[in-house]
Amino acid sequence: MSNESVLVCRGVGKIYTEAGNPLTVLSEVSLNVTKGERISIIGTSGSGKSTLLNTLGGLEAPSQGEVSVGGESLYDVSEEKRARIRNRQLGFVYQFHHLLPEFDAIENVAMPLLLGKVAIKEAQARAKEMLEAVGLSARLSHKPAQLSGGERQRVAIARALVTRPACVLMDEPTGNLDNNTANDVQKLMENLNQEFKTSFIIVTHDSELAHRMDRVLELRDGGLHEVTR
Ligand SMILES: Nc1ncnc2c1ncn2[C@@H]1O[C@H](COP(=O)(O)OP(=O)(O)OP(=O)(O)O)[C@@H](O)[C@H]1O
Repeated sequence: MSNESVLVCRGVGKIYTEAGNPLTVLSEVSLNVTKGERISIIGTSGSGKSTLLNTLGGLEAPSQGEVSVGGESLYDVSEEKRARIRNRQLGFVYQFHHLLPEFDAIENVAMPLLLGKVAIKEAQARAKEMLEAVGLSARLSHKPAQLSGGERQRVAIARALVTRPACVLMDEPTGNLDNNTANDVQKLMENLNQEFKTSFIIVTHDSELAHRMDRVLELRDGGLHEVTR
């Protein structure tokens, strides 16, 4: 594994205000994700895992500290620049898939490529290939409302991976999937990891999935702690 950093966060803190009182969710979190590294983040409900993932992914500015992706700061830049960095370098799989209801599976998966200025024919071909890889070749023209929960999740996974991002951020990626499909998704992740050196940061309550990663980090009392195995 190379030591090239893909995503780095330093001294990240997040304080929410709740009913006028400060609530510290993250304090001084630092993390260095190298190329091809697979990391899982575990922790009890409410420990701040989603907050951390959103902060790492450019969706939620930290109260303090900095996050950089591919050597570029995520929060010291304009919103436009941040969107470009996210599109080029990151892939996202969140619990609520945010698929566009009026578009079919191929169109949803092709969307990040089109936003990245890939020509439509090539975008559609790559979207189809990725949907086949997640076992959805028979659902290419279905809209989100015509898909099951697990199928929608796989469309979201295909959409996150289609740009071959340097780092994929996943919140409970296999939460709604049966064992076979969860295994397929894990295999796909492993293939991408090996073929393209894609890094993964996965938030999960699934201890088996968590322990398949290179590093397991527990979020506790606002800080990340390495889990020794
Ligand atoms: N926008 C917000 N304003 C105020 N408090 C918030 C906000 N978002 C999250 N919180 C609080 O921050 C804490 C961490 O929430 P977060 O969703 O990051 O936890 P989590 O570890 O992902 O939980 P779960 O495993 O249940 O999904 C919780 O106590 C939550 O109530």
